[in-house]
Amino acid sequence: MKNSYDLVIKNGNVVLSGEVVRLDIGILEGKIAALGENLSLTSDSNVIDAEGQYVLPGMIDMHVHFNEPTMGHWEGFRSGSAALAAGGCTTYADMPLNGNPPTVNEAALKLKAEAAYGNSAIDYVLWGGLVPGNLDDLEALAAAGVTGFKAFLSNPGGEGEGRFREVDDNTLYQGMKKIAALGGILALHAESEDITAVLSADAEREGRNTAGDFAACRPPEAELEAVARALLYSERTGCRLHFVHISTAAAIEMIHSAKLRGLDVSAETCPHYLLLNETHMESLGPVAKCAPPLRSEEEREKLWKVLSEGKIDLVASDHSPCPTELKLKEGLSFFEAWGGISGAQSSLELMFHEGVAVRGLPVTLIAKLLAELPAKRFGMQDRKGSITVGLDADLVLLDPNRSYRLEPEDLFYRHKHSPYIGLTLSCEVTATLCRGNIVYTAEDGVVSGDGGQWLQIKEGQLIR
Ligand SMILES: NC(=O)NC(NC(N)=O)C(=O)[O-]
Ligand SMILES: [Zn+2]
Ligand SMILES: [Zn+2]
Repeated sequence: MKNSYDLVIKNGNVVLSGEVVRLDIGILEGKIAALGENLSLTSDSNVIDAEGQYVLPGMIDMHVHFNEPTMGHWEGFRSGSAALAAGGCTTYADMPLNGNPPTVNEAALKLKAEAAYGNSAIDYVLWGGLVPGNLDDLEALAAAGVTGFKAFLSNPGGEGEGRFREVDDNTLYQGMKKIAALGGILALHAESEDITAVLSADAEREGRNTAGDFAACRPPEAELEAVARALLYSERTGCRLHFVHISTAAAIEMIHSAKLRGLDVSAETCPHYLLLNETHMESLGPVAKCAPPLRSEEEREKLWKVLSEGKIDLVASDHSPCPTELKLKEGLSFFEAWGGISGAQSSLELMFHEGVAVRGLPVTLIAKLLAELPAKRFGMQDRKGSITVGLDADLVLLDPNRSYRLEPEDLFYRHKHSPYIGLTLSCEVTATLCRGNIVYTAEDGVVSGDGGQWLQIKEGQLIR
């Protein structure tokens, strides 16, 4: 009997784990049903011809800030997930800030899930938060299916009484003991509050407020000290740890050594630390402001080196959007501007452009960092993260010869600023499929904006 597929992607250069093979992909009921040469078609199969294009596993972006509930005028699930889909992402993880309330208890998680429900183009997981005073909420958050817990060691910014707060050392230590007992994982923003706050107060008092001054208040040592402290707690508590947006090779090396010693830890970096440096912070202004800050050109090169050596676990966007006026208002100093880069839509194209086209790294490494390793680290590997028969048909077509210059009108963000505007990319995402559904094409834009599902995690594994 002839196999029947709902959809066949023909003639693509399929990025498998460790090799690229020219194959057809047969999709049935949202799953990858077959991989083979010249898959036979039936009259009811739809066909996409991927000749000359890469077919990659859809990106899994473990770090975005969509601001619902309440702060959807900064970015909501609709616009944010549309941007991700346009960039080749098929699953993302929403951070427990900067919505209001932050996702630090079960009631707030319910509000977050309600805001997302029916409004996401692609699948998603939700982070809970660890903050001073919510130790007793962690168990219920874990039971409700959060992917893990996020904490800040430095002040996350934002306004208002109920805002997300950084942890003190005791909350961190007790929280990690608890999360370890729950079988969970802690994601950590690792910058020393003591170092950054004192340097920032000095700068303010002395009237130093340029981009360079901002970077000087958040030196690599602030990251290294925070990483070292958290590794110690991980060793003592047994808590699994994921370091978000690491900006220096030295911190990556420290985390890598800890891994070799047997600690269950992982490191993420972001495209902006790989594509941009401190001179962009000065030339572009606050659209390129983030914490940790962009580093020197020398640091950027070192980060590529450790990435090519396989010492980085994953790359995520840390899309932290805001209304453009919070970046560019007349008279706003670099220190006062919102800290966070809008980049969700560009991660895959940036990583392919700079990593593969410019630096000649294997496309399989990019697929590992953007899809396979995040899926494995966060318990999604039985459904997501690689092009394997039986897994969800989460796929992205990328044309390596379709060059374009990124313009504000290309962006699906609610607020169309990004440090990458004006950049000429050597490739373009031409189609994104989530569970076999075409959610985006370069020709038609976002064609399905609401079919995404919340993937709940229990004890480190996907439950549905
Ligand atoms: N409140 C934030 O969204 N902060 C984010 N901002 C950055 N990275 O500049 C982050 O992840 O730390
Ligand atoms: Zn952070
Ligand atoms: Zn973030």
